[in-house]
Amino acid sequence: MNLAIAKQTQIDSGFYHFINDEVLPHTHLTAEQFWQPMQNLIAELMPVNQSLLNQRQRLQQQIDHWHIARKGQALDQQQYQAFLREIGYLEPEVKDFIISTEGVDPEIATMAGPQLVVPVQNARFALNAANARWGSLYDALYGTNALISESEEGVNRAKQVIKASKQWLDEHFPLANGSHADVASYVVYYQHLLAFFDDGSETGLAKPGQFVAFSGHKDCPEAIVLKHHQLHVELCIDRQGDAGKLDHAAIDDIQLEAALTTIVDFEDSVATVDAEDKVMAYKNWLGLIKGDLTAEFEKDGQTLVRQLNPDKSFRGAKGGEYALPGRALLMVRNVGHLMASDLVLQADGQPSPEGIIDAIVTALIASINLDSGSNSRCSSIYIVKPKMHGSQEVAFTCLLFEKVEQLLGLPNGTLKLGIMDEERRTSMNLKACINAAKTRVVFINTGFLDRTGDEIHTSMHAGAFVPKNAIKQKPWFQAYEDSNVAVGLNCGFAGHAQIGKGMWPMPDEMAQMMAQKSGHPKAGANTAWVPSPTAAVLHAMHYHQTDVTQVQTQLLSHLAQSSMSAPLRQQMLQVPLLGTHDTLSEQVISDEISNNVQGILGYVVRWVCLGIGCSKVPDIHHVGLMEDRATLRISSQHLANWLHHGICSEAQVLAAMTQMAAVVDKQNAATPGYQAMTNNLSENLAFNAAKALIFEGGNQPNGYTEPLLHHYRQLAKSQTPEQ
Ligand SMILES: CC(=O)SCCNC(=O)CCNC(=O)[C@H](O)C(C)(C)COP(=O)(O)OP(=O)(O)OC[C@H]1O[C@@H](n2cnc3c(N)ncnc32)[C@H](O)[C@@H]1OP(=O)(O)O
Ligand SMILES: O=CC(=O)O
Ligand SMILES: [Mg+2]
Repeated sequence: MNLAIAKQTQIDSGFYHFINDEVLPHTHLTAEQFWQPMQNLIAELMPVNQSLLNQRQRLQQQIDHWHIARKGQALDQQQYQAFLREIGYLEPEVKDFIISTEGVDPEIATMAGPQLVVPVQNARFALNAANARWGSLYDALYGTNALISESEEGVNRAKQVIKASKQWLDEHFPLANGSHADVASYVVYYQHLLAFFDDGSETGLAKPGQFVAFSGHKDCPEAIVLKHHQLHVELCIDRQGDAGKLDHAAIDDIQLEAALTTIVDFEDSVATVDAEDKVMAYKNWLGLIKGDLTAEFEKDGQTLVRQLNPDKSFRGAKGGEYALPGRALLMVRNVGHLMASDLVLQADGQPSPEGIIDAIVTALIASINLDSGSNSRCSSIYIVKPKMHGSQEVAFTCLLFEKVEQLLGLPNGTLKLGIMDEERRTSMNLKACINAAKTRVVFINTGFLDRTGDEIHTSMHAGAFVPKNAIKQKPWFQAYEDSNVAVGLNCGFAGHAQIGKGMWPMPDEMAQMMAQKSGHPKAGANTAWVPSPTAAVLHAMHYHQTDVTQVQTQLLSHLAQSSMSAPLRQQMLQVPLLGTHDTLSEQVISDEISNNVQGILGYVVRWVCLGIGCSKVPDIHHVGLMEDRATLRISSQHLANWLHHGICSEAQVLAAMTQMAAVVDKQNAATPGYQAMTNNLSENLAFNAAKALIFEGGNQPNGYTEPLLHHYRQLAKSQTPEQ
């Protein structure tokens, strides 16, 4: 049911009651002060939003025509760049400037550490993600293949974990003499930490200042807090604990400060297709902000209730209380400019831009308790905006934020902006994009998944792309990563904002993650995305290994003054196409199709039929991959490209889909509520959604998956309303 609130628009009744009953009472706004101004703001900005979308479409058409007219010819970089400049795809160069965002929390401005992302729809995960500020090193090493071989089990494994952890302590918190492995007990002596060995000898830390706090008795502390590269580490001491019993010094656990920030995601990882879904998502955000969200669930035969962790309190080494945040600083990712929502219908029945509604509602909710410091200690609201194309779209987001602040009565500049550098037009014009947000920007972040999807869609007509895994090996990719860091540093991000790297998409492959993600801080990034709290703990180790402040200082001293050097620009515009002499074997083509199709079906079936926006789906080599809308965009665009250029045929893809549907059904056999696709392939909504994503992929706006996913999920919901 929709309620006519004003002459012009209709508000979904569930949304209306949620805002009036559950949100507004916690703010200083009345219903009258909220609804009419909200509708006015939507009415004012909706045409601007639409004109930006039209501009995307115009540019894409011009690019398509340019490639079609040069079919079969090698891409002439000079001509190509001139053309992109002429149509406004490449924007004029911006003079050097420095960002001036104020009131940014240290977790973003000055500290370096992991950034966890979590789908907002899943309360259990969302609570876990907020609590992932701290995580157990012992659990992370015991439960994964990060450092300890999978062949070690039981007590042996536990001993290996303790040994590896002590080595890690020796590396980053060395003793003046000896090893943590040989310590029999730790005591606090005046302001110092002392470690005693079996023979009665003692030593201190090589850098005594690393000891910052403790709890319990000085002679027999329960917790010892150390600090390195601004990150805290807590040694938890308990002679009766499971691990404490096995350890000479009775260290029962080592807790690492891990996810400094968590992005609560309303975008790539969720399936929210109507007002009902959106209200549920906003409710979880509200619970996180108010601090009263809970989740009850069964695990290992027990009923557990999860809630937010409190802050931590210790005694400072130098006296007084030593307080530390117990939870990650929460940011919220809104949807982009593309989609529209039935939360608010226009007079003609058209849905309203979802990005505008998201900005208003997520900020309204985040404004609750804003000055209490329960989330931001700087009274800031951090909104991550995805999928923006070029600086005009960034400027539009800033205008939206300014208007939202006025609507909510918040000081100008409260809403901070995280710019996802995940569309090609943003990468190519990153400096101009940052300039458009220079008083609000708090991060730029390479989102390599969407960015790869956009790489394919933008140049759909330029030729056939190399196989999916080879795309990242081509020069454009490293140039994109390097340019992002260089531009950020040039614009004064060091010490003020985040330069972030993308998601680790193999949630179970932690040994590989340890090897590869160590490169992120080394490349000058002060944060990078991880898919789970465990991955956050492990990735935190990389920020002890590398001093990002030092790396950024070194990089800055080598950087050319220009925002993006000509070679980087040139490399970024090299489209990763198959060369005229490159041939792919039938096997390579068939494996590529099967792999893409399996990923698409495995993800889409859970999205469309179960409303799950992020899943772990095994690839054809049985490696579980994090699949979300952005990985789907890559797979579907890649197949669309190969079909378009005749690398494979429709019949081949359909045959692979039929075969993989059976595989995916088997993989999901134990999933509650799952209905096998193979029961009726031709009528199955997920199967048809997957077909549409592939066969109509070339015509989707910028290759996005949302329009088709939403359509099929809405159909599925209408057929089984109880889902
Ligand atoms: C392109 C992009 O936009 S990337 C950003 C969007 N992607 C994401 O946000 C990915 C978030 N991650 C996830 O959703 C999950 O980790 C998946 C789906 C990838 C993998 O899930 P699984 O490995 O199947 O996790 P599983 O269900 O076994 O859960 C394991 C434990 O990890 C926790 N966990 C997993 N991921 C997260 C997370 N992102 N945040 C918090 N907790 C998490 C679960 O809560 C669970 O712990 P619990 O039992 O104590 O509650
Ligand atoms: O949003 C992240 C991405 O990689 O896409
Ligand atoms: Mg993305």
